[in-house]
Amino acid sequence: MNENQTVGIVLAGGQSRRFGSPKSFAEKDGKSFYQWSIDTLVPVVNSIVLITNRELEKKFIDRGKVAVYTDIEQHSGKGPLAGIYTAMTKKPATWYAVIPTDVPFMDKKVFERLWNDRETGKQAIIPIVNGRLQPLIGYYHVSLKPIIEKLLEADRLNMVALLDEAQVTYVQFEDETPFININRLEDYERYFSTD
Ligand SMILES: Nc1nc2c(ncn2[C@@H]2O[C@H](COP(=O)(O)OP(=O)(O)OP(=O)(O)O)[C@@H](O)[C@H]2O)c(=O)[nH]1
Repeated sequence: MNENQTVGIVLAGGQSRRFGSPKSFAEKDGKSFYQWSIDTLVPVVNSIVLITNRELEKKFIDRGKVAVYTDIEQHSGKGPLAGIYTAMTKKPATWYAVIPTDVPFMDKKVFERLWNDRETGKQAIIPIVNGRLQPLIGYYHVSLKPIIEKLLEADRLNMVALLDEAQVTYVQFEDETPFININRLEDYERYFSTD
């Protein structure tokens, strides 16, 4: 067990139903969204894992030093909680910095601020952006692993269910830009249209 290590978790196992094709591979400035997420985490973590599904696994070719895993069989397809649980199982650490692959404007400064604002005894550090909770971005402590396991087994898959059971530091942000979330093709066209 690496006691003081922070592992970055890139959540990349979604279905992208609203986007219509795997959005991890959409591009901003010629670089894929998942690579933007990796690059955001590099300065703030000790190592990075990318957690995906079996259909997409082979497509993550530019892995660099990033280890790629698929959601553990028992909980595959159960959403972000399954991804976080898988990372905690595959890569022991103290803290996990979580990022999805659909926030191409995310800035490492968000993670730096979250980390600087952490409070003793808390198990998660999560942003609230103009009143909106952003639970897919933030830090989760390894002590949450048994709670996540319990939620997965009960099929309680909402991230808020986890935060309800955790000791959380919430950090307020006003600038929404880093948190812009690309869910639909229309979102992509709005920010990246060339005409
Ligand atoms: N490892 C893993 N990641 C997931 C899973 N579901 C969603 N994610 C990731 O979590 C982030 C947010 O996903 P969403 O946009 O809520 O879901 P999605 O399935 O990608 O998209 P929709 O099908 O349109 O809801 C993305 O980076 C997804 O790749 C999952 O079951 N396992």
